[in-house]
Amino acid sequence: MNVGGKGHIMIKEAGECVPEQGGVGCGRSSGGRVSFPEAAQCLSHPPSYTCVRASTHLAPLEEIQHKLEEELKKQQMCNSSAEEISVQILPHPRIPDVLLLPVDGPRPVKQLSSEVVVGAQCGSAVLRGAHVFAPGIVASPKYMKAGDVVSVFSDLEGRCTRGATSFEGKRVFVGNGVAQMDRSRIFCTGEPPKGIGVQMVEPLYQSPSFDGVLPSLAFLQNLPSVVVGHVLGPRPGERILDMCAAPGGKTCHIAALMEDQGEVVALDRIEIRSIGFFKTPKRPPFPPESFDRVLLDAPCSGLGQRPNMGSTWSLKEICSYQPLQRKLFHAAVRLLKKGGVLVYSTCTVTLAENEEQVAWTLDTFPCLTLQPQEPHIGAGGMLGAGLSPEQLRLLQRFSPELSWDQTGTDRAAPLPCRADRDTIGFFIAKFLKN
Ligand SMILES: C[S@@+](CC[C@H](N)C(=O)[O-])C[C@H]1O[C@@H](n2cnc3c(N)ncnc32)[C@H](O)[C@@H]1O
Repeated sequence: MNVGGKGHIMIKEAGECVPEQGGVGCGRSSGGRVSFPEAAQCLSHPPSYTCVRASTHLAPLEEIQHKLEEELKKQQMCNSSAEEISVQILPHPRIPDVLLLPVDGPRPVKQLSSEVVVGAQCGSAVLRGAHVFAPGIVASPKYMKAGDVVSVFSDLEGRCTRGATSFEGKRVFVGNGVAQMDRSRIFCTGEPPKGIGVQMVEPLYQSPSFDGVLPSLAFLQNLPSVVVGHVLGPRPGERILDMCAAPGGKTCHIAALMEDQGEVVALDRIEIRSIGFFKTPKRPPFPPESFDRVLLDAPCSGLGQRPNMGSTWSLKEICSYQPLQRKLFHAAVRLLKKGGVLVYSTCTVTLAENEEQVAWTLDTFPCLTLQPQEPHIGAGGMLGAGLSPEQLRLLQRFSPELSWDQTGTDRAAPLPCRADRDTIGFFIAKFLKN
């Protein structure tokens, strides 16, 4: 899919990518051609592993790996009658603070007659290992009681009426679970419900739940998002601006990489709840050239998110991001010191929000030049925005659809080999201000 900059979406064969640089050498295909249905199918599945960022500034990776194994074994022992419990956790071969855990699925799970319907966002979280939190539930059986075993469905188009007792619209089965509260507590108290509504016991995709597991040592984060922190390369003592920071995953990573020395100014349009301790008394406007590094993890159409089982967004909404991103670029460049680094990233797949933005930026701000990225584990940029092959090679695009294997054979490849290609769709560009 190629969303062009002139306000139109073209659904066509995905663009060709410049071959990857410095991958792990596991035979990644690049420059392949993928049809739109194939790309959509790939994005509708979750990645085949869970990525955890470890707080290696607080403890060595091996120690965190070991603690995580112990915690997850305890969790499994509570949920399973099996005698042999094994938890596989592998360090990423090139990224020093990343642990990878395989996801088992899709598994053959039998659907039940009692059905709970959840919103699409909640359904996607369940496919990535979460339980169903009560606010995500939109429909449940009329007489559902805590302890009932139910099948959970994701309402793909957001059409189910809240409080309904059944739903026949477009929906996808995500697994079976046990209701943790009566229907009346979810819909009839007048207060928004809190806590786990359905504990998943037979999810379609089995991966450990990280709810409350090693909260200061292990963070769920998509692999390309961890790469962003390293590409930005913050150093202790520097002053960093994270312009679009909520909910705060990358801000926390930046602070960890700085060993909590220096200053991270985290801003967002909305409140940043998870990182209150980085709140700074200093508020915008900031004087020009006041930051050593700026991260612009931009608001975007988010079409690279996985699993993404269908977007209800209009073309107008998707096209609204390019102008907003450009406004944010103006502010970023103004606030960056000379000699400073600007990293731009999105979790979308469109040319308009990625390579076209880079071409526009290089034209608009002659003081910026593209820089090599470290680590560079994705592919290069996509053709079509007028960038040269050298420029495309400096970009980093994660395109899971290019190596999507319908048959699932690829899931049998060793995890560290497939981890770099079985990611969400993502894009990173790094600039230096001269
Ligand atoms: C991709 S998300 C950021 C994710 C975040 N960096 C992280 O890693 O947790 C984009 C963010 O941009 C914010 N946003 C949207 N418009 C904005 C604006 N005009 N100024 C600042 N932030 C904005 C959204 O609220 C959203 O939190």
